[in-house]
Amino acid sequence: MSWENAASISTLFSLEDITKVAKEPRKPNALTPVLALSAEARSKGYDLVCLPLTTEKWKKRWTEMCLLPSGVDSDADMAAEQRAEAWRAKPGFLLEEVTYNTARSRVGVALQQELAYASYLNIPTAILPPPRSREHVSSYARTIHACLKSSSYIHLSIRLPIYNPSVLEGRLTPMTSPSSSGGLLPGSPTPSTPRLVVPDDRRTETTSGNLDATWEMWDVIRSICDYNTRLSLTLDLTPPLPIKSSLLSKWKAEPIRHLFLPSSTFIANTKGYPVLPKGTQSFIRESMTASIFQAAMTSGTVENFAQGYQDYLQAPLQPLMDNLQSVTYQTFEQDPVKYHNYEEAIFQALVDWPGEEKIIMCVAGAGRGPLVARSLSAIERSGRDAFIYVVEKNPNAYITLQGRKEAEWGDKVTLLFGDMRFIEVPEKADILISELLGSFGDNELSPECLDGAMRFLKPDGISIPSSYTAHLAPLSSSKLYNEARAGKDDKSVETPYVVMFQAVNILSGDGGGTSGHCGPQIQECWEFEHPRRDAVVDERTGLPLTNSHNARSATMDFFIPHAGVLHGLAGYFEAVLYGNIGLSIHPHRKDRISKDMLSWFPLFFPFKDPLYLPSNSELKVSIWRLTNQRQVWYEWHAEAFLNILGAPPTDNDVVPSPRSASGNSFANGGPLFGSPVRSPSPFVDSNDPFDRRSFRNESLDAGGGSRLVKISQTSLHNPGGRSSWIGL
Ligand SMILES: C[S@@+](CC[C@H](N)C(=O)[O-])C[C@H]1O[C@@H](n2cnc3c(N)ncnc32)[C@H](O)[C@@H]1O
Repeated sequence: MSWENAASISTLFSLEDITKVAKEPRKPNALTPVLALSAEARSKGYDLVCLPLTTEKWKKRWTEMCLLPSGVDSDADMAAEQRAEAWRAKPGFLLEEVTYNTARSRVGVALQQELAYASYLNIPTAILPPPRSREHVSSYARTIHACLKSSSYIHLSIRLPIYNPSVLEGRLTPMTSPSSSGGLLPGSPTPSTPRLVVPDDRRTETTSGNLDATWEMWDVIRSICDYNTRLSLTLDLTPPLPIKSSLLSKWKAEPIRHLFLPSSTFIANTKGYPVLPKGTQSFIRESMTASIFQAAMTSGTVENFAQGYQDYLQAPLQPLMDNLQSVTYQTFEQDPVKYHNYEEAIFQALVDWPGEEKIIMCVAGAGRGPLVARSLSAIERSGRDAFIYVVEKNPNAYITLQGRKEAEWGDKVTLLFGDMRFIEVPEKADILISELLGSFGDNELSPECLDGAMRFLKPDGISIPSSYTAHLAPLSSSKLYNEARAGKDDKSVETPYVVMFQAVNILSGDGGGTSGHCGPQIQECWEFEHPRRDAVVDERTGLPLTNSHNARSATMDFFIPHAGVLHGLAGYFEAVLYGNIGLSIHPHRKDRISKDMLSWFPLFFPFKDPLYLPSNSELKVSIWRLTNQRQVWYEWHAEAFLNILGAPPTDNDVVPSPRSASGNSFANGGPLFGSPVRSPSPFVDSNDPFDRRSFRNESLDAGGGSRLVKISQTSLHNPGGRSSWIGL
């Protein structure tokens, strides 16, 4: 949910309120009724006012002109039609038809006329009532789209109830609009008796489709309006809300600009004061991401550090190809957790190193030297005799390193300027320390750089980190979707971005899904281990002959419990530094492994086009890490499946890949079973017969005579690295 600024409180005036003030005796030159009400609201502390734009007189004229002919009096019908034609030719209001006086295609004309007048008055946002029913949504959306096209500034916000409350009574009612004073949707329980029984998501599975109904309407409207950035939601919280339900979390990914809280939403507490029902309170708290606000105010938290970066797309660093700026190093160095964990890992490795001889260490890619300082501190704490070689290829950072050697480190270290893939180091190291990790683990080319550094690590030496894994989950976020395509060409929607997620909803759930084959909510793609033993190296240079051993691919099946729109994939990493000391940005594990670590935000792999996923569907995500001699890049793709009860098998049905729930990764030559199954790739799979098993055409009995049927797919993103790659 995107709250650009702190929330503002607005009050709503009905036509009756305005009429009442209009009838009161006024002095000449006194404020108009609307201005008088607005001044009064401001004096009471409201930031904004909401009010209807037109009066009953306009409604009456419009009804007479535009509603279907009476069929009784043909002369009157003809006259009305003539008046309507005249109005359509020159649409406009009469003075007494608007409050603010300083059906068919006709609906569109009327709305456009109202919006033109609102724009003229410089009204920033028009809040529009919901469509009358599900049947009318596409016509409604088409009209909204036309209005957005014909105006250039005004924002439109669609008022929709968070769900259609009639589902709780076992019947569906049309989505008629609440009265201007904030009446309930027909069929909804009164808010003063919030007896919503939505105990947990499992029990609501059968009704979740119905609970999704208003979100589905929103999805049609914003899709027809092509995700226009001037279109937002006013979420009507009149229906009472469950205390906690992931059914409502889908709204988190939507552009909610306003919450609609009519006075009828409030109930009396035991002392007789009006309060909101508990579920509504917690929804508002969560939707305003109160915890984020709170964390943002607390120094040392990721949220505090990341202020202003929420949902902002950043191109990932290319520390191998580019030389980082001092200010970028400075930002890394503010992270106490990363360096603390590194020091602990180095300390443990020193303590565990056998024998009494001097331990040779190497910090490869030292930047401005924080890991050198931490290594020296770990050496001192461990009481071991050790010496450090320091390698860095950034000539500017190397100046800082020289300064630190002179001022702080003296002859405890030797500095070596150059690229770790080619540089000669005088002695082989027992312990190699590096930090070349990206948000997806391997996306800043740590595997390739460390391949080169293996030349100067003893065969029984330790690498810190010893391994790292990449993880993915499907996500929904209209904000990120719009940000990614703002670039206007294919490149921007085929580029992975570093993003501090905020208005994002992870679509997958835990559990095997309807087929029983799905993995957990966030799944592991692959792993890199160091020192690696599988690369074939050139005897003369000690370097791998090709980079093909660093190609990877994975296919993962995700269960999608609630309907949603897929906009991209969330990427995370986890690294084992040494023993049980690690670094993690995996949402479920980061707090246990490296709480409050600031250095990495997740990676976002966008999809060009949104993919609608129904409730209880399954999503097969394929991702590849591919490489040639100069570049590394990712390609990604997704397919959606639905469990169809009793449907006959067809040739096109695809079997979901068998996989382990633990999501172990594979390395070339690694275990095949209990690993993500590789997808076909021109580079990786050509000689691997195992892969074909997951792509044979056959139907899968998902139990009870039901089978998975493919319903849609995305295109293959970034084929051949045409839009984004990392330079070697
Ligand atoms: C992410 S920074 C980490 C810097 C520092 N170790 C820290 O933790 O603050 C990675 C550093 O490795 C350096 N680097 C990347 N690839 C390298 C290579 N092939 N050879 C030498 N240095 C490299 C970069 O210039 C950069 O200074």
